[in-house]
Amino acid sequence: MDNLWLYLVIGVGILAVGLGIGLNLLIGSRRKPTIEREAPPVRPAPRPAAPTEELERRPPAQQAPPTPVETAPAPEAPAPEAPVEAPAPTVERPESARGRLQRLRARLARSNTALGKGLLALLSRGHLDEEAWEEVEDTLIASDLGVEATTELVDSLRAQVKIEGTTDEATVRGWLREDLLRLVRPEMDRRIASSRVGDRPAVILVVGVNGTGKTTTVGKLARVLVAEDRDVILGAADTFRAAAADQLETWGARVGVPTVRSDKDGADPAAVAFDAVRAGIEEEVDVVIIDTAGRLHNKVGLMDELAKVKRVIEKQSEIDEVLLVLDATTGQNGLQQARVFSEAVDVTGIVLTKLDGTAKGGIVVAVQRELGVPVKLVGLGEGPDDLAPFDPEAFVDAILE
Ligand SMILES: Nc1nc2c(ncn2[C@@H]2O[C@H](COP(=O)(O)OP(=O)(O)OP(=O)(O)O)[C@@H](O)[C@H]2O)c(=O)[nH]1
Repeated sequence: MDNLWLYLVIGVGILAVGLGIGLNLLIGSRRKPTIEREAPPVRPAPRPAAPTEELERRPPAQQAPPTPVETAPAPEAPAPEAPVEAPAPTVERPESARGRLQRLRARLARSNTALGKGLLALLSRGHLDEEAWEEVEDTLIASDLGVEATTELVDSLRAQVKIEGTTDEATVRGWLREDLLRLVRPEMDRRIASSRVGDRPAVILVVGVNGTGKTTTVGKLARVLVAEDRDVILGAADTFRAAAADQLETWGARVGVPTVRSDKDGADPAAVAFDAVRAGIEEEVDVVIIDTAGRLHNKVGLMDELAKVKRVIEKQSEIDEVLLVLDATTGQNGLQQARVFSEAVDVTGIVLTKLDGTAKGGIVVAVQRELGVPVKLVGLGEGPDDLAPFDPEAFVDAILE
C-alpha cells in the first residue's frame, strides 16, 4: 500500500514537470515572432530591378541588404523555423523623361490659354489700329514676357502684317509661333550634367529661395535621372529647415536613391555637401544632387553660405551644374532672385516651377534673357513625375493651342 502511494506521488510529480516544460515551450514559441517581426531597416531602399547592367554593377551607397526574418511558426503545429527573404520594400519605377512635357502640355495650355487665345483673337481681328497693337502689348506684358521681348515681338508682327497685308488667323498663328520660338531660343543647350566626368560623378547643386519648390525639385529630378538609368545620391544640405532632410530622404527612398544627411539640427551644410560628394565618388555613382537652404537670417548670410558650400565641394570635385529654382508665379520677384543668386554662384540652368498654375509663361523668355542661361526643366504640378525637361516647341505650341 505504501509503495502504491509512493508510485502515485512520483507519477503526479513527473506529470507536473512535463506539463510545465510543455507550457513553457508553447508560450516561448508564441512570443518569439513579435521580436523577430520587427521591421527590417529600410533606409535607404534598394533600387528597383533595373534593365541595365550598369545599375546592377553599382548598387547605391549605404544600401542595406535585405534582412532575413524568420517566419512565425503556426501555433497549432510548431515546426522548425526556416529563414526566408524579407519582402522587398516597394520601390517605384518613375515615368521616363521623354515625352513628359507632351503629357503635361494640357496643363500648360490650360493655364496659358488667355495668352494664346487673347493674342490670336486680337491679331486676327482684321483692321489692326494703334489701340489693337497696344492691347497686344499689354497681353504680352501681363504674361511676364518683359518689355524688351514684347517690343521685339510686336515690332516683328507689325512688320509682317504690313508686308503681307493679311490678318488671316492661320497665317498670324504661324508668325506668332515663329516669333515666340525665336524668343524662347531653341538653340540653347538644355541638357543636364548627369553623366560621370572621368572617374567622378557629375555634381549638381540646386539653389533658390525657400518655397520655390527646391526640395521637391531635387526629389523629382532624382526620379527623372533614375528613369534614365542613372545612379544617384542626394545630399541634404538644407540644414536650416529641419524637415527638409526628411522630405528629401522620403523622395529618394521612393526610387531607391540614398540620401546623405546630418541628424544634427543646424549642421554645417558645407560639410553635408562635402560628405555627399565623397559618398558619390566612393560609390561610383553617376550623379550627386545637392539640395541647399533657401532661407537664412538675411540675404548676405544665405549668399555667403552658398559660396562656402560651393568652395567646400570644389575641394574634391568640380560642380558641373548649378540649377536655380524659380517659382513662375512670382514674376519680377523671381527675376530679382535670379540676379542675386547669379552673383553668388554661376547658375548654369533654371528650373521654373508652378508653371501649371500661372498664365505667366512669358517668364521663360524674361529669365533666360536676364541670366543668359537656359530654362532646363519646368514644374507642372505637385505629382512626383510632374517635372519635365523644357522643350521650346512643345511650350510654344501649348501656348497657341
Ligand atoms: N503646383 C505646383 N506646385 C509645386 C511645384 N513644385 C513644387 N510645388 C509645391 O511647392 C511647395 C514648396 O515646395 P518645397 O520643395 O518644399 O519648397 P522649397 O523651396 O524646398 O522650400 P524650403 O525647403 O523651405 O527652402 C510644395 O507644396 C510643392 O508641392 C509645381 O511645379 N507645381
